[in-house]
Amino acid sequence: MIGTPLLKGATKFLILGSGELGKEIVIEAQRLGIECVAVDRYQNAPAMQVAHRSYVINMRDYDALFSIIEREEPDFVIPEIEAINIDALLDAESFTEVIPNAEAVKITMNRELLRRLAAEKLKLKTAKYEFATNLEELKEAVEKLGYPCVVKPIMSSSGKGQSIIKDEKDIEKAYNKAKEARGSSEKLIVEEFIDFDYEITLLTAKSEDIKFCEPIGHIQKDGDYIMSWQPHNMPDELKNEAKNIAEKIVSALGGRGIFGVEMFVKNDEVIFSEVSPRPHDTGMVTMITQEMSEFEIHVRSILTLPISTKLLTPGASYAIKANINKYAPKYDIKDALKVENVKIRLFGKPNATIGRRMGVILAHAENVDKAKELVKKAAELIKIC
Ligand SMILES: Nc1ncnc2c1ncn2[C@@H]1O[C@H](COP(=O)(O)OP(=O)(O)OP(=O)(O)O)[C@@H](O)[C@H]1O
Ligand SMILES: NCC(=O)N[C@@H]1O[C@H](COP(=O)([O-])[O-])[C@@H](O)[C@H]1O
Ligand SMILES: [Mg+2]
Repeated sequence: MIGTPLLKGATKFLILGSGELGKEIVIEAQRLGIECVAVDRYQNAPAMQVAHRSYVINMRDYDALFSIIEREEPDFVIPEIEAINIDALLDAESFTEVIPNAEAVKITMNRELLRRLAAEKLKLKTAKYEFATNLEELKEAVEKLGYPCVVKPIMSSSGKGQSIIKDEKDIEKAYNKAKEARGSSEKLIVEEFIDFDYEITLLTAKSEDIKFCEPIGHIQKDGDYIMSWQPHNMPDELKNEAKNIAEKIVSALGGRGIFGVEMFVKNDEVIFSEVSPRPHDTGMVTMITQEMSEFEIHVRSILTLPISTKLLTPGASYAIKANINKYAPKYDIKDALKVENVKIRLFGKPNATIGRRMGVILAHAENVDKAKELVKKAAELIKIC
């Protein structure tokens, strides 16, 4: 049963993190008459612009976060980013439901806890890894793993604070970069560099049962997504192996919602990388390819409503990144929209900084190669000033 927003008995979502992914979650929830409250660290974040109400707080602060959850008494608390005070979520579970559940959020926001679960408990194949809390330990970890290797803060996203160490002189630079990242870097993970053939996100919907979307292929630069496409064609055995891995990790995490299970494929091996207990940036392509986007699937899974993971057409997505630092930027998208089958979403972030994701280009086509061509062509025609 769904109530009426803003009135007694409303069904209420509290979304923690109000970026582009949260914005689409809110839009889908609004379509079903859900009352939406958006939270983030800055004013007029994308999801706040489409929610009923919003709060600007430091979400890593227990008191600030817990008092908002207490005050709002939402039916569902929906984390949208990693950097959230986990104790507030654990405590809030006594009177509300956290999606997928506070323990799963805790594990997936922390690369060490996730490795303990995925590699050590579930025995999933992952890149070899070590942890370090200071420069000395980082040097030792790199020595054990060899070159090249990848360093990441224990908690971060979109590649923030991540670097590849190719030789000894990169170590200190990588250490400083990781330490400066948003999120949490009191500990670092060092991973063996996997020279993969390709990488995929397998969107996995967990509600009353588990359903898989078609694999999404993607290209990342400096740990951040540039382009994705769906379906990513791969041999049936590897696809089944990817589904097995996704089913194992998602079942171990529990709860409901969509999960983005990231995997590398090298030769005939599927290697687990990480999992987001929420829609995934590379999954924005589903806004044009699937009968239900990953956001609609997330909302419906939360509400235990029927879902479909059906692919309607091949498609691609391409991130629109700012090439200037500018408050209240303007976008010229007219020429880009002349490219056939192209749609554009601008997130409306108030502040552009170089490299920040400000929008996304989507295109459908008869095959993924054509769709990739279309989004790349449109990307060249967008001007931000
Ligand atoms: N061990 C590795 N070997 C090779 N490439 C890697 C490795 N780890 C990460 N990468 C590359 O960096 C990208 C981002 O890594 P990862 O997903 O761990 O970072 P993240 O900050 O959590 O990103 P996001 O929040 O976007 O998922 C991967 O998709 C992959 O392209
Ligand atoms: N890979 C995770 C990811 O894409 N997360 C998305 O980016 C936003 C932060 O953007 P910002 O850094 O530009 O504020 C988050 O709120 C989320 O929507
Ligand atoms: Mg990732």
